[in-house]
Amino acid sequence: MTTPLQLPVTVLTGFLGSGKTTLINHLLENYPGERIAIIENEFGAVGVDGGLLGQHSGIEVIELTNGCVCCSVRGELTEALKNLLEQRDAGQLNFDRLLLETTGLADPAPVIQTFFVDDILRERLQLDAIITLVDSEHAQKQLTEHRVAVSQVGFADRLILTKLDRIDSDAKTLLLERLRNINAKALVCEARHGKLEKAAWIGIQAFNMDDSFDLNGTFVASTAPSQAPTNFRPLNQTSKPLARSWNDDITSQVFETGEVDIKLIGAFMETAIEKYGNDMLRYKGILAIEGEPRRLIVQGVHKVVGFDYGTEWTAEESRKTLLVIIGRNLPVETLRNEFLATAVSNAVS
Ligand SMILES: Nc1nc2c(ncn2[C@@H]2O[C@H](COP(=O)(O)OP(=O)(O)OP(=O)(O)O)[C@@H](O)[C@H]2O)c(=O)[nH]1
Repeated sequence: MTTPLQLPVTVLTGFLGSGKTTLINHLLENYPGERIAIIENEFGAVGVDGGLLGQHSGIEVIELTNGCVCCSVRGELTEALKNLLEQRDAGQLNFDRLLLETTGLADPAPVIQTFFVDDILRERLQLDAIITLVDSEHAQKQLTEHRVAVSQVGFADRLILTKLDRIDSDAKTLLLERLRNINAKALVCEARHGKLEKAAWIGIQAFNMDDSFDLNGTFVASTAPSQAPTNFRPLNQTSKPLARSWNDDITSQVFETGEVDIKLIGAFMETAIEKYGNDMLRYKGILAIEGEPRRLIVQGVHKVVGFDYGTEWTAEESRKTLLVIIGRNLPVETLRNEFLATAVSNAVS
């Protein structure tokens, strides 16, 4: 949970030209009440139209221009974040959330780690979500040619498809299939020239320990259904089989069983994270622990992991354990067998 002292941070990523700036501009135009600090990392370019920003008194824009935020300016990012917090504490700046737009060439991993590694930042900031924009027109090519584009999709809590006006429905179906193969956990929504409700990507609390797993095996929006934007949908399987012509090194694995033993599942998670954490981009599980009325929720990024108890299982629910791991070249069958060995009841029907 975000404590009163913690500020939420949204990391916005997506390959070059995927529409990040367009989306931010739409946010600023349509939600003028937002008090938001934007950190831009644009290889020296001014990403957001200065004239437009000038009209929004609640906006602070900090530009990191000495290179890519994921490598050379990582220290600069930490400093910029601390500076912002100091200025806010001193009453010089007034904002209640942060938005970090990474350059289209950035791998999100080191950026995300910044928020967990530094003690002050960990205490004062709460990562809200990683939002990845996908340029529907060019994504297939970018995913094939640029490893970083696959990584950006793999880390995402939300995928926002842009430029859908540029492709037909068959191409969209194929793209959704490929995205699902990489990241079955992320919800997908669509932005038309940046138009998207704020609730679809701001304040979604993806790093909170909630139980936003659909027990039918798909992920659902963490927002309550009544508040959820209408264009949310999980990446469902398409009805007809599609010829896969890609070979992405990052894929999603879904492991499922019935009740598990607390010690065995704990040891399994610990070993898996220790051995393969560097290749586990994101993972999330809802665990049904034998003898425990509540769900145990686990989620993490690489070797940063959190466990917490969620809501109780109701009498009507079947106690299922579900774990999704998005990773790079993982020994899937070994992990699956080790996971299944933690079960005390048979796999769910
Ligand atoms: N056809 C179409 N064009 C779009 C859409 N969304 C954004 N664009 C255009 O795509 C181009 C790139 O958009 P930007 O918002 O600058 O993309 P970016 O991700 O900030 O780009 P970089 O900063 O270079 O990584 C611009 O010309 C936008 O007008 C869309 O939904 N449809």
